[in-house]
Amino acid sequence: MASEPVNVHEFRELARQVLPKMYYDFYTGGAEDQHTLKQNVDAFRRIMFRPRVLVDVSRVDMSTTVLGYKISAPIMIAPTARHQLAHPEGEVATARAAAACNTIMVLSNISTCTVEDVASSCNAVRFFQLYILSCLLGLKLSNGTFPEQVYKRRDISAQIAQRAEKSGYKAIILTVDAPRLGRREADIKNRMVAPQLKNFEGILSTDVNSVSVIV
Ligand SMILES: Cc1cc2nc3c(=O)[nH]c(=O)nc-3n(C[C@H](O)[C@H](O)[C@H](O)COP(=O)(O)O)c2cc1C
Repeated sequence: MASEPVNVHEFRELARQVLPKMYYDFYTGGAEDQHTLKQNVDAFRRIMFRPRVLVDVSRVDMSTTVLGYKISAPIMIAPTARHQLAHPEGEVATARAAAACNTIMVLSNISTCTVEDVASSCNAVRFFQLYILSCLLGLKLSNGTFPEQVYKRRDISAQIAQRAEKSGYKAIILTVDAPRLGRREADIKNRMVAPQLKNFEGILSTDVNSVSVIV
């Protein structure tokens, strides 16, 4: 792309050009026939801004508060997995970007950088997303038990949540929407290989069955 990207579609095209196909497909794809993905995009298209004319716009302040924390606009960074597939600095860089924009990043449970590394990269307000019913299918506990049993290991969830609290994350975003993974056809075709999930080092092994180690 010759010029600087100016909108999300152009960033997507840039990503397509520079990322390995496997990782581009991971970020951009949905499950099965991708109906939900399309519906989500359509839902955003239906949102219109009501124009207000003849009002003073010499100073525009879009700031708001979330759980008492001030952010520059009602836009935050949602939790998304595995940023190091896109760039070696991974979630550390995302956290710095959030801080520069005066907004809050929600760090994914299954980040490629650790909870602690992201915390020490900047002193902005951060939240932490926790899958209580772990959808980390494809993972195997280091003691050899199988992934479907991971959700029963409340001690693992507690351990990660405590680390987030100790590292200064201000809220836990509890997600319960993914007790099982969607069937992501592009990832299956690409035989998706993902790096280790560092938050789980010493607790879980992510070496197994890379095709299904996806969220
Ligand atoms: C590549 C990718 C990875 C994601 N990883 C996570 C995750 O680790 N944890 C989570 O709670 N949500 C995850 N999500 C869901 C997003 O947080 C968000 O809910 C979803 O993208 C819908 O929001 P949108 O319509 O603004 O895209 C992921 C989404 C994408 C596209």
